[in-house]
Amino acid sequence: MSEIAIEVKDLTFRYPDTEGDTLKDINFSIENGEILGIIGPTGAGKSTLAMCINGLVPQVINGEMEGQVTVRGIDVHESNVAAMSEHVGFVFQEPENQLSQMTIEEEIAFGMGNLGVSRDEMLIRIKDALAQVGLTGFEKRSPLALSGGQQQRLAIAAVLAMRPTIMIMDEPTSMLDPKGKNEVYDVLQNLKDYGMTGIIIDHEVERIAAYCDKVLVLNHGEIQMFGTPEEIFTEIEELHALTLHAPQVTEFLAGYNQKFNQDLKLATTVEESVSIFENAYKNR
Ligand SMILES: Nc1ncnc2c1ncn2[C@@H]1O[C@H](COP(=O)(O)OP(=O)(O)OP(=O)(O)O)[C@@H](O)[C@H]1O
Repeated sequence: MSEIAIEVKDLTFRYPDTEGDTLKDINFSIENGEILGIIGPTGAGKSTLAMCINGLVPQVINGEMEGQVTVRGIDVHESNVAAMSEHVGFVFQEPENQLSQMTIEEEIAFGMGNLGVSRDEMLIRIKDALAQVGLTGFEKRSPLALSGGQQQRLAIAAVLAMRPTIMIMDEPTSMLDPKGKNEVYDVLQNLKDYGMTGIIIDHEVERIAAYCDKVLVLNHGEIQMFGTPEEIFTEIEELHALTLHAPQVTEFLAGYNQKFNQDLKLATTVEESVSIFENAYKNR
């Protein structure tokens, strides 16, 4: 049986001096090796929820918290953020803000320095991390001489070198062009293939549908929906009521069914939709 990687129980959180709770009675869990996508309107509390999982909230960013967050059996709030960084890596929206060193290898070594990793071990981890994000051979380059997608991959490599078992990415592709977005999602797929557990916050529902095992929909600090991409993205009316939408291909199939009084299965990826059309029409 798979083990639980992250368990959130009865989590409620309020920032100081704000009216009402930012997160309200949040309960969910994900298993080792699963990738969870979190979607929701602006201000829903997605980043706050992500930061509760590595302890940044409420240990560094203060507020009143109730409930429990457990990461691989560790109660996050009985640990501290530095200790949690060995378990949970965090990648933010803007790659440039996460990079501070002169060369790519120094950038990757920087986080490991804080963990007391030996020099020999650092060299091994730098090599591995660069290979995992497809940046082998770039060791001596300046991080500033990389494209946005490459910078974000470097930020991911720097986190990977700390060997966390869980990776959280908060809108890692929102500043990137389509090529850069694909590069980051390819790295996510690679991490998934290595059995890593991940959480990604993103508005890119096509990619969330294609790469995630589970999807959590947050609205006004509450979980509105939680399930597989297929379970979530076929609930089109519910998504629209939350000002969200399904992948375009799913929206198309729903519109097609309605207009032509059909009941084709609502697929969430292009590949699956093509085979649904193929099967539906090959004998006509
Ligand atoms: N440090 C803070 N102090 C007070 N309120 C905050 C703080 N950080 C966020 N908030 C508020 O908490 C709510 C949730 O913010 P959060 O950034 O978690 O939402 P989000 O879903 O990630 O939004 P977005 O998609 O815009 O990034 C918002 O109303 C925001 O203004």
